[in-house]
Amino acid sequence: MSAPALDVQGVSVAYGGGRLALRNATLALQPGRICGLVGMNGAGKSTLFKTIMGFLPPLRGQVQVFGEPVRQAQKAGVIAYVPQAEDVDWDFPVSVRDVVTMGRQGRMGLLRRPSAADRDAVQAALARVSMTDFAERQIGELSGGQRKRAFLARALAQDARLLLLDEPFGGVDVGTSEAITGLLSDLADSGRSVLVSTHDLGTLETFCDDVALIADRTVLTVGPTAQTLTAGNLARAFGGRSPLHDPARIPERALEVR
Ligand SMILES: Nc1ncnc2c1ncn2[C@@H]1O[C@H](COP(=O)(O)OP(=O)(O)OP(=O)(O)O)[C@@H](O)[C@H]1O
Repeated sequence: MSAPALDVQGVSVAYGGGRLALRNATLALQPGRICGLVGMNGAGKSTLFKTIMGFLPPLRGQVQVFGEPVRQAQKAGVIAYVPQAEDVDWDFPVSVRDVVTMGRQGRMGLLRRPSAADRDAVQAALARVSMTDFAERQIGELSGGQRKRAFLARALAQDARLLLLDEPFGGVDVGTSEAITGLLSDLADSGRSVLVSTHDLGTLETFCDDVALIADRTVLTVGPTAQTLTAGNLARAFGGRSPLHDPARIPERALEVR
C-alpha cells in the first residue's frame, strides 16, 4: 500500500514552552480523501494544522507527508495551507493576484518571476473560485467570503497534493459554502487529499469521507464519516453536551469555550 498522504504520529506541541496545546495526537489521511476535523473551540485544530505545516516543532512524535518528513514535503510545495482568517495580516499591501501568485513560488526559477504557465495557472485558479473580477484588489478590501476564496485560489494555483484548510466555512454565505465543498470534492476526485476543520457538523456527511474528532488537545478518533459520527463519539468530543443521533442539531453553546 502507498504511504498515507498525511501521517501524524503521537505528536505533542506547546507554544513557547507553556502547557501542551496538542497531546499525543495521531491521525492518518489516505490519498484522495477528504477528512473533516471537528472539535470545540480550543480543542487543538489550528495547532494541529500549524504543526503539520512545520510552524510549530513537535516536542514528541512526528509528521510525515506522502512518506517524507514534513520539511521536505513543504519545500517541494506538496502541502497547501489555507489559514484561519485571524492568522492573516489583512493590512499587508498585496493584491488578490499577488496572493494567488504566491502559490506558484515553489515552481518559479531563481529570479522568482512568474512564467506564462504560472500566470495561466493563477488566472485559472481565480476563475475557479469566481474571483477574476477582484484580481487587482487589495486583500484588505475584500469581504470575509472573498478573502476565503482568494486563499483557496492560492492553494489551487499551487496544485498541491495535500490541502489543509482551517475553518474555510466560517462566516461565508450558502453559495460560497457550496462552492467550497464542490471544489474540495473535485480536488479529492483528482486524487488530492484534504484536511478541513469546520464547526458545521451538519454538512460533514455531505462531503467528508472521514472525520477526525479532536477534544482536549488530542485526536479522540478518526475514521469513515458514518462510523465516526456516532452519538457516543460526539458526546465525548463535545463534553457530553451534544444532542444524540442528530449531529446537525448540535446547539451553538456546545461549540463555545469550556
Ligand atoms: N499562540 C498561542 N499561545 C499559547 N497557547 C495557545 C496559542 N494558540 C492556541 N493556544 C492554546 O492551544 C490550545 C489549542 O488551541 P487551538 O487554537 O489549536 O484550538 P482550535 O481547536 O483551533 O480552536 P478554535 O475552534 O477556537 O479555532 C488551546 O488551549 C489554546 O488556548
